[in-house]
Amino acid sequence: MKLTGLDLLTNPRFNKGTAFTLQEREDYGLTGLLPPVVSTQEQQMQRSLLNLRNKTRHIDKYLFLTALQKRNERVFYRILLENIEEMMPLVYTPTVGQACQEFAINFRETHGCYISWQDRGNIANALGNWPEKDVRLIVVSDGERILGLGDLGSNGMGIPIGKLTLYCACAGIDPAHCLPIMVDLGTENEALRTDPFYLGVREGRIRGEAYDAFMAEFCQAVQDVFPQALLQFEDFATPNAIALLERYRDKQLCFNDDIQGTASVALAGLLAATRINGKRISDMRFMFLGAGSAATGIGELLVKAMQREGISETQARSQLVFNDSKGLIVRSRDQLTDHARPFAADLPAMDAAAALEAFKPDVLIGASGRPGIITESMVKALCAIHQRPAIFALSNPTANAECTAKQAYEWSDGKAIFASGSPFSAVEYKGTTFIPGQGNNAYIFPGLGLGVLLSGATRINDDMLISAAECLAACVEQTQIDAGCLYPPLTDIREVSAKIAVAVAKTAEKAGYLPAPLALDFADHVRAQQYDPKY
Ligand SMILES: O=C([O-])CC(=O)C(=O)O
Ligand SMILES: [Mg+2]
Repeated sequence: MKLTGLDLLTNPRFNKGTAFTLQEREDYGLTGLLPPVVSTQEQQMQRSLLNLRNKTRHIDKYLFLTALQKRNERVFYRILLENIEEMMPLVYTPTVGQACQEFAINFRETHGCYISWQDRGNIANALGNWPEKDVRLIVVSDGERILGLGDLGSNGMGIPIGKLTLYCACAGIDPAHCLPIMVDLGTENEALRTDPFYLGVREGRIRGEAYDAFMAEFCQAVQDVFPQALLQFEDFATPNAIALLERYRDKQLCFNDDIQGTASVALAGLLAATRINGKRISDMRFMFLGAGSAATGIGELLVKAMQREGISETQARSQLVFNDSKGLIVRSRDQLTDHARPFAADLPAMDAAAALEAFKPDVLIGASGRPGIITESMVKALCAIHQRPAIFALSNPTANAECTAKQAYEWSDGKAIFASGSPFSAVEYKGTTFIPGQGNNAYIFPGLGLGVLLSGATRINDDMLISAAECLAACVEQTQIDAGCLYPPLTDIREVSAKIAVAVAKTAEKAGYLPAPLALDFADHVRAQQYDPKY
């Protein structure tokens, strides 16, 4: 179908706006519909950037960019690609957190699929209404644990949209292949249920067997309607996140980004940290604040990575401890969740501060969603034990980080190796500039997805996540490490993602997940396939 006239001008994928040449205007029935001057794409970008930078509130910048994405996709992505450090915090964390909180009030055009309880029995039909037929990548959320912000119901749709935007910008996946989905099975957020503008189901969440049956129909519908698609679970609350991953990881092409993507990016940061503290992963002890699916997901991948270095699983597990709101998770606890049980410490019950003194970790990892729980006295205690302790404050958005970059550097007198989930600016301390690395899964999932899509891998396993982490860690230049930064600069993200894609595909091949051997020039193929938003 050849689009013409207003249909073309209102189609964000093909619209070039004032950049349509006079010949194109004639060919596509656009004559008279545009001002006479023909712009270049560069001029269009400059115009948009000027407008964007005139706005002061981040949420207004987010809304401007979202509108641009819906008007002219190629200008949008070129702006992202060529200004990635400025744009990432606007289209993703931290601004995407506020965008979700205000999703309903700011709702303009629909994007993606909304599948709710009333669609049960009919989910495949609903998915079939999506206009793109060649969907390869789906990000789905049920909105119950949006970043560290809790249950945002269907307002959480900002997350699947934002994650897919990053796939396109960071890895170069074609936007035509991407589908964001909100499965709306209610919300426990009372404020939302009584908010007159809320657009989701105003009931308590469906739970138990009904939930499982609904998700089973959903996953089957994805396979039926989009048989080639990789399904990414995002921001589900811990019990459902773990159960869905366990149920589907061996049955269909899927992964959970909060569990597996976060684990891989944390492992990458820890591998990079070994270049500073001179240890091996299996030499280190790790204490977690938080015991949700992200925390134990990191724990499980770390155990695998430690075993690869030659220690036993039992030994590896004994080098990890977890804390939740009740303190250290110990074996004598009455109620242990299934995912935390394998990590329960053989120690008496105590609070996190005491656990830190008793366990003497090299690394403190915050994955709790609770801002400020890494305290000055904890950081000082860590520094009394180790020369260069690592502190990862992974909760998102920035305001939910367990401590700030500045606190970590100041409290540790510049000794802490720090990384955070959401971005922090560089910190000047006693004449040294520290660059905090952003240990965000955005470094992993785009490249992982690209590798899976282009290789035709049928499953995602832990070895692929470890390969992605090793590859990411190897991308960090020594100059970055010297500035205390454990991740490569975002400006390299496309090339980093291409490298991760190749590493992941090779590991998938070893696992027997590929339909055919990788071509010798697969690495070139990856780069040639990366989406280019230039006209
Ligand atoms: O979105 C992010 O920045 C990382 C993430 O998956 C989460 O916090 O749930
Ligand atoms: Mg997430």
